[in-house]
Amino acid sequence: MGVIKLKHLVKVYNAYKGANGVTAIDGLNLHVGKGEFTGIMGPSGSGKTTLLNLLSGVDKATSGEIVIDGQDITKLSKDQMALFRRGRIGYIFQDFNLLDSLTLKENIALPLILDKRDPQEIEAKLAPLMEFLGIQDVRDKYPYHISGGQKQRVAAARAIVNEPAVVLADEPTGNLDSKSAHQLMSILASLNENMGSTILMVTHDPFAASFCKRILFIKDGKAELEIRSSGDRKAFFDKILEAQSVIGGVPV
Ligand SMILES: Nc1ncnc2c1ncn2[C@@H]1O[C@H](COP(=O)(O)OP(=O)(O)OP(=O)(O)O)[C@@H](O)[C@H]1O
Repeated sequence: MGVIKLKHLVKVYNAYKGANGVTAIDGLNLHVGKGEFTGIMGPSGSGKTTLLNLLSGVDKATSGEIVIDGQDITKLSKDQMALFRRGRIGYIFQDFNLLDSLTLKENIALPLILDKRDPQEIEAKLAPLMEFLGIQDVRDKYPYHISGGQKQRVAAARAIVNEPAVVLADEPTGNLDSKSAHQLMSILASLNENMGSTILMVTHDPFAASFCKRILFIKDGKAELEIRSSGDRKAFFDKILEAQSVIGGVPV
């Protein structure tokens, strides 16, 4: 079964009272299966942010279906969507979005604390995850004590701690140096490979994208081209650059 299914998704901004709006997503169809690691790329203004906002229910689609984990989220009320988001979707943002007043451990545990899970169960979940992500030693520090790379690993842990149906990552390497970007992408690839996490990542960065198993390029809100990795990351990187030169995906 698909974890994400988009059926003829359309988003038009400011289309009211007969005025012609801006069509940001234009009849997009997409199927993301369980355990896939999919990248979304495309030129500036192609609709990537809009797509993430629709998937996370931050914004409403004009028409079409967005089915996540069997639920058409376009049919949910605001409150239902908030609950669904908390339980079924994990996020990794470009600017980390950690809470400065909480320790790193508390930041990671937040989704479980909000769910009123048993403290022992929380500890049992957190320990192996922090070990896996190499952040066990900094668990009692606060976000302002650690590097950007460590912050993003904490954010990755928070995104997957309650085993969401899908992790949405929005330019996760955008604020990282190249070494931290490499570490983070290796971790995301490993979460995908070893823990079966389904990841959908928007990125401008061909290096980050080369860790995905497939990339969908969008342009003017439409699916333009899809490429798949053979498993050879360097060859996929070259393929991505080639696709970008055809489509024009270089950031402006
Ligand atoms: N709130 C809004 N109101 C009106 N038009 C919008 C709004 N948000 C985005 N748009 C328009 O929708 C189109 C898609 O924008 P979007 O931000 O989704 O592109 P993007 O691919 O994320 O771009 P970038 O790579 O620069 O972040 C653009 O033409 C943009 O100007």
